Amino acid sequence: MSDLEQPTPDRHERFRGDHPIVVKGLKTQFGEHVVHEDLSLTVNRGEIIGVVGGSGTGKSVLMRAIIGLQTPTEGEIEVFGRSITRAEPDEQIGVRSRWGVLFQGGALFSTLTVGENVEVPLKQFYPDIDDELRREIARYKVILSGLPEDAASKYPSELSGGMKKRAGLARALALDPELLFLDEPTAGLDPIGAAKFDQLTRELKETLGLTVFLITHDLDTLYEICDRVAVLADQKVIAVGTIPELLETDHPWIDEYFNGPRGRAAQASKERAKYMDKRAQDGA
Ligand SMILES: Nc1ncnc2c1ncn2[C@@H]1O[C@H](COP(=O)(O)OP(=O)(O)OP(=O)(O)O)[C@@H](O)[C@H]1O
Repeated sequence: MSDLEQPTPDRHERFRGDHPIVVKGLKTQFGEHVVHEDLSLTVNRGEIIGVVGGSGTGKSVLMRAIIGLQTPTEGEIEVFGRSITRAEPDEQIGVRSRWGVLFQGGALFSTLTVGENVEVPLKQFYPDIDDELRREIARYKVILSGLPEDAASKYPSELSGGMKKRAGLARALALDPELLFLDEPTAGLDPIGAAKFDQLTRELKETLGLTVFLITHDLDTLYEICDRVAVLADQKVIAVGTIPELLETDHPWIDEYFNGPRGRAAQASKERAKYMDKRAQDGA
């Protein structure tokens, strides 16, 4: 077989199926503490799915299970149509290069500059790229994440909270992922910074054709950018759908969450923004 006829390695394929993430009958536990029991969730390609639930309901653990960092006790997880739970180490590497993760707090290496942080996954998955090209790709990802170009040479300690999140995002985008995991990306940001980060997430999703798994407590984020929302409670995903669909369920947690004072404020703000957009379009 000539070089040209070699099959394309996994990491270069793009997923064409409808559901890049499928979780079925998941059980996770730490000792006696069962976090998830018979949890199922299907994520649609190209959507931003918001994952909500009270503190400690297992949102981050679910994300860690999907990306292979937490071994389930029972159940099956498929990403891009392949089992994560039963994948051989070689297969896992191929799949891992196709997602990017922004962990809570950014998880940047403090002794590396922002640019060097972005270079880490590039070095890991593409060790043969020469230094100059790798630096160039990292610089591009820094700009793509809305940071000024000179941020690439700064250390995380020199950045504001919002800039750190963007630096973490730049690293998550390093490998041109198809799937982006964001764990509470707007936590700790002021409302303007949070709104800008939301807008950036939406723009990146549209321009790069991403599917986004977004854990959040931020009701504005849910209203502004999520296509669907999955609600974790009672060790399961108790409901998944658009916000209007969720409002039709009669689960007390969902009702309190979306119809409580903060939920109503977020909804009112969304409606106000829509009204102002319409006025602007009508030339009022
Ligand atoms: N490595 C671990 N060892 C033991 N228990 C853990 C571990 N990681 C998570 N847990 C427990 O699992 C439960 C779910 O944790 P998780 O971090 O997923 O919650 P969460 O829904 O993301 O919460 P929050 O909204 O507060 O971030 C918690 O009770 C937590 O203490």
